[in-house]
Amino acid sequence: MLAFLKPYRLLVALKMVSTSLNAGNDIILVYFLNILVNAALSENFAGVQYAIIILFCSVLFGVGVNYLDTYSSGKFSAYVARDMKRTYSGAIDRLPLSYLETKHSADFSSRMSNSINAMEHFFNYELIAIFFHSFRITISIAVMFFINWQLTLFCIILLPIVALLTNKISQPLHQYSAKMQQSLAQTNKSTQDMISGIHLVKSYQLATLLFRKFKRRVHKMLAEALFMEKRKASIGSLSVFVQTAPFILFFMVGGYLVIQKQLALGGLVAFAMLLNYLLQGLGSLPKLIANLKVVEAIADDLLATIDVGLERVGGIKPAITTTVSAVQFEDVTFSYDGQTNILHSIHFQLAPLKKIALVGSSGSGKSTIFKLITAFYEHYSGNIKLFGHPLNEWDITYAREQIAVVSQDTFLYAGTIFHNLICGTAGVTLEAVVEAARSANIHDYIVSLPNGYDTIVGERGINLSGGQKQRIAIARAIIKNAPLILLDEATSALDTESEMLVQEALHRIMKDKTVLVIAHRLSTIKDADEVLVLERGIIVERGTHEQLLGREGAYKRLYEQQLFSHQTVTAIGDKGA
Ligand SMILES: Nc1ncnc2c1ncn2[C@@H]1O[C@H](COP(=O)(O)OP(=O)(O)OP(=O)(O)O)[C@@H](O)[C@H]1O
Repeated sequence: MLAFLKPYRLLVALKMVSTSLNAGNDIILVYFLNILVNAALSENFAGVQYAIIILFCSVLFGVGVNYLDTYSSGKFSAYVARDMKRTYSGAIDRLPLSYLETKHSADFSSRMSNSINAMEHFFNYELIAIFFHSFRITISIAVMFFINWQLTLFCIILLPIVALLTNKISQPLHQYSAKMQQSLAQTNKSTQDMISGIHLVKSYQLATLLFRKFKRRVHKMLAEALFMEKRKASIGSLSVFVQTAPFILFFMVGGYLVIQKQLALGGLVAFAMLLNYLLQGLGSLPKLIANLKVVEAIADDLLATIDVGLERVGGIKPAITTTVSAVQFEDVTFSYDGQTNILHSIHFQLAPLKKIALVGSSGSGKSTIFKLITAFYEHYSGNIKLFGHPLNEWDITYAREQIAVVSQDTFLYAGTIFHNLICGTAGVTLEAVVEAARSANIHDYIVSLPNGYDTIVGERGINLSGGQKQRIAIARAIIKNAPLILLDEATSALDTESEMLVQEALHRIMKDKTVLVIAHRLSTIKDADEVLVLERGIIVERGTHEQLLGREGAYKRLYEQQLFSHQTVTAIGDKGA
């Protein structure tokens, strides 16, 4: 947490100085009140005047210092919160896919808002308050000693007992706060699942089931929150005891000393105010320290979610040439879990401007090959080369810039169609976007919408059809204009017209490009320069479409199956028409 404060040390220093001045000013106020009372009692009017002027100046000074005090902490805590959010989201971007695939998105989103807000609140209102009270307690005790050491000793006899009790009672909060953060993340997960899967929820009437799960989680959270509140209430009661009990004893002993003329009345008044500061501090410090423990737990929990090996940074950024293979797999074997091999000794070479089609049954490892080329997983054996250089020597971001991926699952983020099309590519003009949309057969649809390219699409592009989303993805890849295209053709059944539009768009994007395609469409397979047939992670056959059809092997079986299902789909489509 302190590392985040470091860049704002000047503001923190300003806060400490203004806080110290504030605390010092409180003591000055008390000291001159003491002078005022004693001067009034001895009818020393010059003394009274002098004390009143000083008290007035002290109040004015307090106003200015208070402004600085509030502003400085408000400013640095807002900056710290911003930096934490940046660091956290930046770390999420660099977390390896192997880790992210095991997490729920709410694991991150709830921490990003709730945890960081709690920390911002702590930095703004509580961190320096710990310093303020400690500082004011110290000077109060010093001045109290100065006024009357016997009475001071008597007053602070309770301090160690209070400190011990406080520490004991605030211990379990740390552990319960971490638990609460986890429950909160679980509850957010339920809500997020329900909303992002709303189609499924409605069509399978999952609402009751999910709501029951949600209720259980909320109930658990309530129990944990109540427990925390009970603990906090105990600490609060202890604070009340700390603040009131010593006063009674103090006035008994102080009154006696005044009667015995060992203490002036002004001294007793000043003493009472200093004792009040002392008790205020002792009342607040346990809560503040308890909150420090809570925030420590929140910070631990926040950092634990990103405290895994991040993706490497740095590496080579070679110039892209068309004289070397775009992709080369040399004896690549890969396992997700380090136990079961998903790919076995994969060997192939994708020459510039050629097309390789990957075919194979579901789960045979086609998408895994894409994940390796995009450097999502790097713990494989063998060698993968991208444009002639070992992939594990590349700068990962730069490598990904050379690849346009068109996947089955087109994610559309909340924003305009235009922004979804450019998808972060810098310096793209509207003309270029329109041209890409035309090539991807989606332009006519976009301009038919009331707001055209400025139409807002939902969080997951909920208002576009599957075929339209695919064409948006194709247009994105055209705009990215990367030298290598990884294309995962969708298997979802599209209607005949949509299928035709998508196919046309695919053919256009594949022309004059180096493409590795997970192929489901017969036309794509026929046009490929080489077809690789995968079975359980092994390339069992390779060759052109004609060569493979000439063999009575796995490809012919797959092809016939696909031909049959294609004919059936077409026949159904024709009948429907
Ligand atoms: N993140 C993962 N962790 C562990 N196993 C995985 C992971 N992703 C995929 N697998 C497994 O790896 C195997 C290959 O999956 P992959 O997605 O590459 O197959 P595919 O040929 O692309 O299938 P499909 O055509 O259905 O998309 C499957 O057995 C799958 O269960």
